[in-house]
Amino acid sequence: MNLLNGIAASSGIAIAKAFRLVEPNLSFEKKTVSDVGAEVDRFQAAINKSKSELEAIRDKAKVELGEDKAAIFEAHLLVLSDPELLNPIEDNIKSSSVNAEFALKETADMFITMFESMDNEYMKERAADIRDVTKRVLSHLLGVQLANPSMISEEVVVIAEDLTPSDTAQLNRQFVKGFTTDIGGRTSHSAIMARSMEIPAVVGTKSATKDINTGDLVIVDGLKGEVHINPTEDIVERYRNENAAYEAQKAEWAKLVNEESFTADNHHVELAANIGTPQDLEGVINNGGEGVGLYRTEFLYMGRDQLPTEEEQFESYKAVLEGMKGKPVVVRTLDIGGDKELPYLNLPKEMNPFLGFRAIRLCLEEQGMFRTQLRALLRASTFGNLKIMFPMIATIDEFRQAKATLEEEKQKLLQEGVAVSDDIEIGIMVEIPSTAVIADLFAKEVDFFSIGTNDLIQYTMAADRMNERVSYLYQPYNPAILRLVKMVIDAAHKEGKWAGMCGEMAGDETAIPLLIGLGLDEFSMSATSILKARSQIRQLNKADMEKLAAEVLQMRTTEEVIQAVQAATQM
Ligand SMILES: C=C(OP(=O)(O)O)C(=O)O
Ligand SMILES: [Mg+2]
Repeated sequence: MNLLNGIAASSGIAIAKAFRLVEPNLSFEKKTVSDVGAEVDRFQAAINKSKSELEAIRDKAKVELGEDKAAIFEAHLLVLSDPELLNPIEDNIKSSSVNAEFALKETADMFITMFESMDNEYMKERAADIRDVTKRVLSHLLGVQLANPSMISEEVVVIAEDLTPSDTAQLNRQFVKGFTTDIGGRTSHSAIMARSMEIPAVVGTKSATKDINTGDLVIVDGLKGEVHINPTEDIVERYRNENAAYEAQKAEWAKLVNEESFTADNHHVELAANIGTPQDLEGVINNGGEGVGLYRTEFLYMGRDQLPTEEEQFESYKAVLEGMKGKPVVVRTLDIGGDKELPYLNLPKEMNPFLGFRAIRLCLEEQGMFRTQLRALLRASTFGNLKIMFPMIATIDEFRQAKATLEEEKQKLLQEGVAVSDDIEIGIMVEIPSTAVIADLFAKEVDFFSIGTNDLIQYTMAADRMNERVSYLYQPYNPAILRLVKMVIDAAHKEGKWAGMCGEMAGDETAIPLLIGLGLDEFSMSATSILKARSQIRQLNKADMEKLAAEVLQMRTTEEVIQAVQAATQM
């Protein structure tokens, strides 16, 4: 198979050698050993190899990803030197004459179970560390190689079954030229991260990890959703040319970097960016973002083994607010859950994580964690134009509770003599259908809405945003979705509030004409989509788009809507 088709998740073209980021088989059998001394030596050798490997990873992570991301490897090194763990493993080998793999796994599992059952965050984090370290030592005992994304040191295309957001956060932009995965959709978080990191990506190929070996030459066509494996020189040449044409197109869009966003008939909208970390700001500024419409703060909590402190969070929020120099910055409070896991919270596995104990539901229960974030945000509020947004709001009561908690923390800070801005807008994500349906009631209480279509579509259509097999049902232009979007925008305007959209639909070229027609005020998207969107909006006429929107709201199928948009805009 030389060509794989998948979902175009992040535009651009990458041509490089493949690097497989796939978990190796770590299974083994229990064996009786006759020479226990030699077995203990074998175990010691595996520990030493793991140590030197971790030291190298830690040093590299420090330089390339920063001290905080490197801390997790430091914690792993401590586990590898802990006699309380190592001695019982050696005793187990000696007393039961078992192989090192078995003794390691049995003893480690005992500690993991014990620590996880304790009602103590610190011990739960240690359980996660032991689990990771056990895998590494096992890999050395079995003589297989663990994939280490942080050790990539040449230009590659990463091939993986899926990339979790924390894997993605560890990728080094300098070397990772593209990636391709077996599963996932355009709005899975690995795809979103790829767009914010400007890494071309094709997801949902179903078989990339089966068909591609490390070292194969791979072309990732993030514009068409194709992956070429060991292509001929002709194909490589064609892609070099296509890449040059794409770069030229980008240079044309780049001329709009300092312009505001107006339609042809002079209607102004705001084009803002979605970010995951303060490092993404550079991309926002280079792409002419008029604000940050969604700061996904959960990425601050990932790729580490404990919660970020109030001070760490304060520094990140302050950096973003200062960096945006008074332009609006909408910070969303922690939205963990679904495909964004935090292993160190040790939350029980759920049957339906996207419908489970997540985001605001978790924050309202884990008050300590939530209040720390709110304090950090409030303290940072004087450094720019902060707006706070709560995710996954399903009921008015949840919004009231979250707002009351914020108000309590604000009062506490003021009593402590800490300055807090008195001009912070408080809004919600509209990503659950129940909230869209009673947007008129919410609009009386919130300062703004931001429509999270990534989730709103999956919940409305009952189609998992990560599952490529149901991606045909994931229909942004379905009249059902468009009607919900209209209800939210109209409800906001009736109360004199603004409505934005921070789901991927906001940057979609077929959706943009309709959203202009429906009156959306703010479009927040991957920074790399902003200039293209601005160029498109300059060609559109608001009055015409209003007529188009009214027509498509009466249509019955997605296909009819797409055709109508194409006909009206000559796309
Ligand atoms: C922007 C959204 O949030 P996330 O993609 O982080 O779930 C959304 O659901 O549209
Ligand atoms: Mg969401």
